[in-house]
Amino acid sequence: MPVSDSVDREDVAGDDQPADGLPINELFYSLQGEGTLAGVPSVFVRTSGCNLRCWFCDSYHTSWEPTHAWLDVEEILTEVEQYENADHVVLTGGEPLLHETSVALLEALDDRGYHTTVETNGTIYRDAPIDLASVSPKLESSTPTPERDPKGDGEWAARHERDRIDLEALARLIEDSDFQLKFVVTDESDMPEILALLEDLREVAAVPIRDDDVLLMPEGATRERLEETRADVAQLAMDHGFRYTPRLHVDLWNDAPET
Ligand SMILES: C[S@@+](CC[C@H](N)C(=O)[O-])C[C@H]1O[C@@H](n2cnc3c(N)ncnc32)[C@H](O)[C@@H]1O
Ligand SMILES: Nc1nc2[nH]cc(C(=O)O)c2c(=O)[nH]1
Ligand code: SF4
Ligand SMILES: [Mg+2]
Repeated sequence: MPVSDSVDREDVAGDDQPADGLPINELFYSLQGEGTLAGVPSVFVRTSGCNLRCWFCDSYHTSWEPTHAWLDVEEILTEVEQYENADHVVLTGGEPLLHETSVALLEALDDRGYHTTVETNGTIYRDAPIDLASVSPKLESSTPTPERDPKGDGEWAARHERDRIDLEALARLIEDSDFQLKFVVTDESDMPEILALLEDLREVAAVPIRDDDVLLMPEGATRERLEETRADVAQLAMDHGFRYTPRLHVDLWNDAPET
């Protein structure tokens, strides 16, 4: 659906937010590109707006410069149902759990028998029917320092750094649903933080976290960049006994929108 052809440039926190609406950046049919369900045909519903600002964000128009059309839950369901072969829906963003209406959407999708995956940065917990919580906690290497800021001079760095990890929200998300913990990795300098976070989370969460629930995903929004990161990240997965996840959609379609 060409939502991105008709986007508004309102602020997602603006007053004109419809009660039953979600700011939708794009809605499309593709193959799940990441994680344990990679390769599964899925409808992607991408909300706009994020509470973080990763310097590498591959969805720039949901975070750094959010654009969207407002669709209510019924309109989203109508679009999703047009893809008759899809049994899976991926709710992503931006940060989809910023929006309370995401819960109503997930409930409606669950009622209709869809398998739902939520792609989330793990900083916000909501009580919703989620079949797979695909949680991607953000590491220090994601922080938009002045040198890495794609837009300004590091204005978001302190807020990003303050908010990127919430152990309680992470624990509740993984206790409530099947889950995967999907870390964006560039090189081995990311590993000590991943290991320390896992140790802390294993202490507070009431469910076990197996090593194969932990996924290392190479940083890269383009084929060119993935070429630089993926072999090292694959080796790190082997060294630590974690799972490697490809970015199948980038291999197939590079950085094209609606893929
Ligand atoms: C755009 S985010 C939206 C969901 C949520 N805000 C989050 O970060 O998990 C979707 C997925 O893309 C990942 N991602 C974003 N930019 C990336 C990049 N440059 N390389 C690899 N993964 C990236 C995120 O870590 C997350 O798993
Ligand atoms: N094909 C495809 N698979 C994906 N898995 C997670 C995605 C996301 O942006 O959350 C994504 C995406 O943008 N495209
Ligand atoms: S948390 Fe997700 S959507 Fe937000 S800036 Fe980071 S990668 Fe982008
Ligand atoms: Mg993506």
